[in-house]
Amino acid sequence: MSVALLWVVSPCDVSNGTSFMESVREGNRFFDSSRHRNLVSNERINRGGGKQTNNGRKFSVRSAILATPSGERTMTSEQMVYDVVLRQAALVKRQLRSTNELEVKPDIPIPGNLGLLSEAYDRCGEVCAEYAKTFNLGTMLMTPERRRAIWAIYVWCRRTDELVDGPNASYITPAALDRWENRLEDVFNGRPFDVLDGALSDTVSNFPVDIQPFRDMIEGMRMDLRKSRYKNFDELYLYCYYVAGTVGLMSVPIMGIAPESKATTESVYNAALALGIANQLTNILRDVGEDARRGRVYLPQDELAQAGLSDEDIFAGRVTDKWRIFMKKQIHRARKFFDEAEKGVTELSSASRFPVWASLVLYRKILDEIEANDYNNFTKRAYVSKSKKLIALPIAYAKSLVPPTKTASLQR
Ligand SMILES: CC(C)=CCC/C(C)=C/CC/C(C)=C/CC/C(C)=C/COP(=O)(O)OP(=O)(O)O
Repeated sequence: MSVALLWVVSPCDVSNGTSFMESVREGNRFFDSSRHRNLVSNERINRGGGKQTNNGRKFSVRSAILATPSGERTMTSEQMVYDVVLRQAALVKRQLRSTNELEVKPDIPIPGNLGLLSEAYDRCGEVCAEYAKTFNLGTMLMTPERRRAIWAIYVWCRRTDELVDGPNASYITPAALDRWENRLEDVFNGRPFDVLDGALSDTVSNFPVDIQPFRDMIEGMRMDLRKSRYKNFDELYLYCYYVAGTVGLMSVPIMGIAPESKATTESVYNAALALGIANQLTNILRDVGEDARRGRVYLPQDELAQAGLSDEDIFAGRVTDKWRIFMKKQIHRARKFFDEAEKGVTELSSASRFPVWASLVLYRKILDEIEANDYNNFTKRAYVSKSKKLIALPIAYAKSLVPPTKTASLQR
């Protein structure tokens, strides 16, 4: 399964290679579009330098929602993740409500020049245009600043995903992910490593974006390296948060909440988180067969057992009544998360609503297609046809015209 976003990015060197500043001197080599696809050298990442860690492991920065030092977990994954949501919301509350005039943090010194920065954003835009077509089309309605920022974030997510899901994924190690995380810290500290990082550095200096969801996404990649089974939904939920819920949390500060919205900031973040979870659950249900062929089962083991199913049934790919019943329950759960997400889209700033509605409506339809395939997600890939997409887009546009709630009804 692709863990988050299937964007393919231009080459980047995550090791001690060329820095942003050096790339400036070298005349933009990162923008060579002929080297567009799959050129992230994970091998170099594995061998590269990066900041030194204790025996290759870094203890200083870890997910804020992992276990306590004693290793005990007293909360469910959902409670822990919601804690992140609350902290995010508290952090940015004031800035988000400022209407068109986004409060901009003081400029941090980014190496390079403005022309290069603009090229960096253009490059991010090209990647989005190529690999996230519908969403990218929707972002055209956003202000140029917001659009560029969304591009920069999605390109970072794509590059992160590429580390464990790309052609060189078999070379990736936890130490390489540690180096990628060090590099992330540098991006947030205004020390970008290459031009694409430069775009993200600029974005996080202009919008109230917190680093935690980015760190958590890397944590999701670590989880994917060490785990191929999920005991229960609680474990699966945490994984979905790491690899997709985080994208929702990263996006809200850019998309902005409508100034006239009476919804609480937390509730909008909660909806964004729910959309990431819903998308990931849908992705998982669509890709059951594909994942099984890679020896992976992203389904709650206890629920499989309750349904009288085991990994063997999945590897055999038999569509039985037991499987249909199990799938109905999983689809129902994914739809609940979409329902939760829908409550929040209307609260986003007006120009941000369409791309979100469009992607939500289209992704949600994959669940209908799994049903239409009689739950055969082993050998049939559920997809939404072009004609169905064309019908869905005006619906998404109409939904995006609905104004935010005028009452404080959207509370968790
Ligand atoms: C709802 C509110 C208030 C805000 C919206 C906040 C956003 C943008 C949430 C979306 C989060 C998101 C895009 C998560 C990624 C989820 C995911 C599983 C993407 C799948 O990406 P690919 O792997 O490229 O999919 P395909 O395999 O279908 O191409």
